Amino acid sequence: MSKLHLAPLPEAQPCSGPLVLVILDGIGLGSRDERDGVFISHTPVLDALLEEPLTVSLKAHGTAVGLPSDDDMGNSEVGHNALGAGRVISQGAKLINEAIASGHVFQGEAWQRVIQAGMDDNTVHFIGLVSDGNVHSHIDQLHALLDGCLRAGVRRVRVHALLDGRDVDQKSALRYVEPLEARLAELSTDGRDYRIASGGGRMVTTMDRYNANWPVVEKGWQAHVLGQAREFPTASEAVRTYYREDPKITDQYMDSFVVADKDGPVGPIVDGDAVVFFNFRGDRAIEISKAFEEDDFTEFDRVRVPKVFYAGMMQYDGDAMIPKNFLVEPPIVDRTLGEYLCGSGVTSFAVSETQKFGHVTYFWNGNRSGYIDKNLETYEEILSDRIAFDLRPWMKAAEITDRVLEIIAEGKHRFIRLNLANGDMVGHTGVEPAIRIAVATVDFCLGRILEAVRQAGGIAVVTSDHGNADSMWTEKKGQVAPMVAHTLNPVPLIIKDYCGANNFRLTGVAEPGLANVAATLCTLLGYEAPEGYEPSLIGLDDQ
Ligand SMILES: O=C(O)[C@H](O)COP(=O)(O)O
Ligand SMILES: [Mn+2]
Ligand SMILES: [Mn+2]
Repeated sequence: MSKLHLAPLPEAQPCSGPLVLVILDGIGLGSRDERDGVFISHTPVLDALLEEPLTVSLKAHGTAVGLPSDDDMGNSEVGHNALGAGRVISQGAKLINEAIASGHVFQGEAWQRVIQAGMDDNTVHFIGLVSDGNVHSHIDQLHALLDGCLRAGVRRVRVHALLDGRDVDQKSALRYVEPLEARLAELSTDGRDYRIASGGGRMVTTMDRYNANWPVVEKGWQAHVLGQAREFPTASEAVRTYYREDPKITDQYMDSFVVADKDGPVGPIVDGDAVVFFNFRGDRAIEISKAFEEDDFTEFDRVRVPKVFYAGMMQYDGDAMIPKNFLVEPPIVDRTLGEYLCGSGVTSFAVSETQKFGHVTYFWNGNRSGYIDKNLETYEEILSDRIAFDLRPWMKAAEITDRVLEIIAEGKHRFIRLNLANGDMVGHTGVEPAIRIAVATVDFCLGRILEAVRQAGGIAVVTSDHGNADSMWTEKKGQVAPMVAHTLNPVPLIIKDYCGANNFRLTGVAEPGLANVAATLCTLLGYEAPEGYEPSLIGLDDQ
């Protein structure tokens, strides 16, 4: 039960229908040309909505969502955090940079225990995503931790390198792996032995999320812990070989590998070692952390469970305490809209498919798992397909929509939120014909939802958490390069009022961003926004 509550807006008239927030994941406002998958797709509903008077474009990247700089694209964690918490909160990426710069990261107990393992002649392992995507991790942070090992006198280090190709260019692994190998070789003097031990593409190795596909984590466990996967003399050789064998392969889907020498795999994880999972973002870090930490683990047969000191770069779930040890305190995302709505007795319903289920629950609630108030809230997950999404670009949008229509018709929930994953998940594949279907699917479903909101006399708010489908490729030196990552583009915020009990007008907030949405939802529900929230984008005109 939440103790926070909202003050009613004295002048607001009640509305009989629900407030429905539709988050079109990965649908940004792009360049409106042939590169822009949102612009070129068939989107009659969205096109008409964008002409509505209560329409604003929102900043959804960089400093507007608590990232270090405006060169950082938005992502689902920071986007949904900002939407659900109504404020700009300094995010993991930024906090870790600060903790490294101040040296704080090396002063905590967790780091001391990590290097202790290294001093005791055991191995310090680092597992994580090797790229500068800055969504789940940043390679510079890994390099800083390696320097920390050097300074502390750690003799044996192994890196388990997950390949990105999703938040960065599709085939950019060598850009990170080769300098990493070079640095590790440089550090391997004076009796030190620092090497890459295993790895694999992030979508098939280790980084599953929301229990969508545990065999992905099992594959990672086999490579990192057991030293079982295809063997190569070096990680860069593994990447080069996979590129050669399948010219269509991209980094995120590259099979797992281990680095082996004449004595076999160079870095299985064994009793007494320390393991740092150096990603800062939680969704794709939780499952592997459980595999290391849980005694009664049943998701797959771990075969051998080494007794290690395990630490995350951050704590990924503060309620479930996953993992128990971590290098940097996560951001505090408190006083979320969900807590205020529960404290004010507002009933709510949240739904998405597996791939985005935690986005509208865990991220929305400030990286907190579970209900705030089970009596007032209902969360529903529609199971995602377990298949490459360019082969099913419609994903579960229709099923989510069907459920939302039922919930609207039932009339029991005042606030309904949903996330349609297609623009993002299919956007990450970079396959243009599939993106067109994904975006058109979302648009079609949006039309059905709007009609239901109209019939119920409610209010629809349509927005997104960041761009993705709005940039499908770029041109570099006359060459077309697929763009699978998120974008720096703004996202729409459209209010479609089918209730009509109040006259809303835009307040003209300068440089609005995702963090303004929560206060806007408060206005639409007839409440004052909580103190400290970024201001509402709308006000009430005298009737
Ligand atoms: O985890 C992923 O799939 C990408 O790195 C980021 O996508 P998301 O922020 O939309 O989840
Ligand atoms: Mn997203
Ligand atoms: Mn994404």
